[in-house]
Amino acid sequence: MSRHKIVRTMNLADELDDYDGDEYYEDENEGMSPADKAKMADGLRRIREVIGDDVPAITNDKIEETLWYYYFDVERSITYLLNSVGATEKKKQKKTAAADPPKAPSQKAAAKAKQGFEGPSPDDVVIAAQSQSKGLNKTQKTEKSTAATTTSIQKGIDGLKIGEPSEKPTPPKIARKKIDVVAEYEKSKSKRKENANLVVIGHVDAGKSTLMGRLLYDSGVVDERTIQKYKQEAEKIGKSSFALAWVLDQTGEERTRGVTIDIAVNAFETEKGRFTILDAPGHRDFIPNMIAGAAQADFAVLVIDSSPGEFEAGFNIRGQTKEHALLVRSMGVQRIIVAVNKLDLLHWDQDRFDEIRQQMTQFLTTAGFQSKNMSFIPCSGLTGDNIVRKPKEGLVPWYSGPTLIEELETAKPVAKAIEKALRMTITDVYRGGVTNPVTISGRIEVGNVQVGDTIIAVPGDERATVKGIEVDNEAAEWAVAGNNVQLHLAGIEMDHLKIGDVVCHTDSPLVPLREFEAKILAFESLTPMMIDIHRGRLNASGRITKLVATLDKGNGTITKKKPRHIGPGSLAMINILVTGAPLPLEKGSKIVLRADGLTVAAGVVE
Ligand SMILES: Nc1nc2c(ncn2[C@@H]2O[C@H](COP(=O)(O)OP(=O)(O)OP(=O)(O)O)[C@@H](O)[C@H]2O)c(=O)[nH]1
Repeated sequence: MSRHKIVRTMNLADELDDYDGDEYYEDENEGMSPADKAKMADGLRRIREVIGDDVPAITNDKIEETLWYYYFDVERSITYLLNSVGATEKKKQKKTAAADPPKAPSQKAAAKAKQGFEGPSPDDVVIAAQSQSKGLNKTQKTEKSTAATTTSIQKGIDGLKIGEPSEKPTPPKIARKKIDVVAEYEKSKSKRKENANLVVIGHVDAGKSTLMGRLLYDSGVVDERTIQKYKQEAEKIGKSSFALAWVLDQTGEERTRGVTIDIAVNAFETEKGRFTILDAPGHRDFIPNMIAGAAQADFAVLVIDSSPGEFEAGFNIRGQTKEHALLVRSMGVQRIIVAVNKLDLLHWDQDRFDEIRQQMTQFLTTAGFQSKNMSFIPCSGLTGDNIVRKPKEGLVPWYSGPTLIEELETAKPVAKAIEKALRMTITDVYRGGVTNPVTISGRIEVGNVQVGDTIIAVPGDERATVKGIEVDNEAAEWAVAGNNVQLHLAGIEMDHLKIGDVVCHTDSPLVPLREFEAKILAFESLTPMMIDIHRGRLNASGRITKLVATLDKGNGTITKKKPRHIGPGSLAMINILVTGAPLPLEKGSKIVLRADGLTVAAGVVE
């Protein structure tokens, strides 16, 4: 879902100030492609027709710079040029800096207002460290002279010029000093709070969205007024109990149907950590979306409706409690926190809590979770007891353990391979305004990226230049595995980027596989059969061509070679042929296999 498109209208002067200094720019005289040259000449002619030749401040160079900046949009260029003349006049009087395109409100201020946090956010520390590699701080920026800014713009525009025509359009080059990202990251590490992604899973209507809405509300991310507004709106359509869930379920369809469809992403932080919530849909029609969430998660919160019959419904063969838990485990999630929810409906019945804990422990153990990585929290998302605040006094006399939020704080994110080849699955693609025509977002799974890098999004083969990076909505020079980022790209059209594509550096691209072996956990009986292979949100048709062996769940050794079938719950090695469009898969990619609307297996490419 694209609700987190907090898009920044970048300010060119600010952007280029960051790159100030000769050391960052080379190749000033790179040429444009013939097509761009033609657009430039046409734009120049049309602008001259409108504003004439007698405005000394508007030189041909200035017009060309502006056209380049606005991607040859004549109308916007004219508006900017005319405004800049007016502004220069005013600024001459004030003796301040020259006019630039209008500034967007500070991203930081917007983010703060949205989150309701006061004072520097913990992430500011790492972002400050990331920004330091630019060698400039904000105060320095504002003190820069007009001349410096103009030179900087000139250099920046030159730096963004397209090179000589080749078979594929060459993306713009941003020539700059390479940063040693691993070293910078190591330096900033001790000052930062780690971000952990948690996926919220569970049977439909278990109360996942309500519980997370409660978490965001009670931790101050969502304010009272917003909740009141949701309550009134929810009452209008006869769904008053869904008000808290609406903090996460934001599309019209989600609200009227009362179900989560896409993964909602929200962030909150405590004194000890920063968390990004991926609220996955419980409904089985939306399992592929849930898979995409699980693939990015550090740990899972499994929400269980404890009310009579409901826990059992979620736990049966068609229920999502089991399916989700198996899925997240086979996607590599090791830590699971079970929120035994809706206990308010049962007067906080300890026997029911114990019964659910006992059955779930047994099941989660067979699913491959170690007991030290499981925990059970009695709670009610609706009343808020034991989510952020302790239960009201005397309400749950038999429980003295942590609240849900305290338990989350003990769950550490998994260590990431930041020095390896870049891999980031795109979760969103959108236009970010004139200055950021194409922006993609996602979580860096492996490796690192910095401004100026050339990337491709596999299975596509179009190249693009990373023109700007935002980590958790703050501008940064670099980002590493584990960061949730937005990459502003130059030199690529939106339709060459798809949700689910894998972003790689051009020198270490992922080569899509046609046939491969995978180590999988079977949820249903498997034979050589037709399947759909899911990698995040991408999927392709395929076939299990060979059952290679069944494996011991404890130590992974072969228990039987060439079995005739693989039973539910077995760990196995199988051979798969992709018959549909190639999928961006490589060793270590997480996949899910589905057949006839059921998830039949999940695992990892070997
Ligand atoms: N009594 C009670 N009701 C709850 C609690 N949590 C959720 N509910 C209700 O259960 C219903 C479903 O809640 P949701 O939060 O939408 O459930 P969900 O798991 O997110 O649903 P999907 O996203 O469709 O899978 C709503 O009517 C909620 O008000 C709780 O702790 N106690």
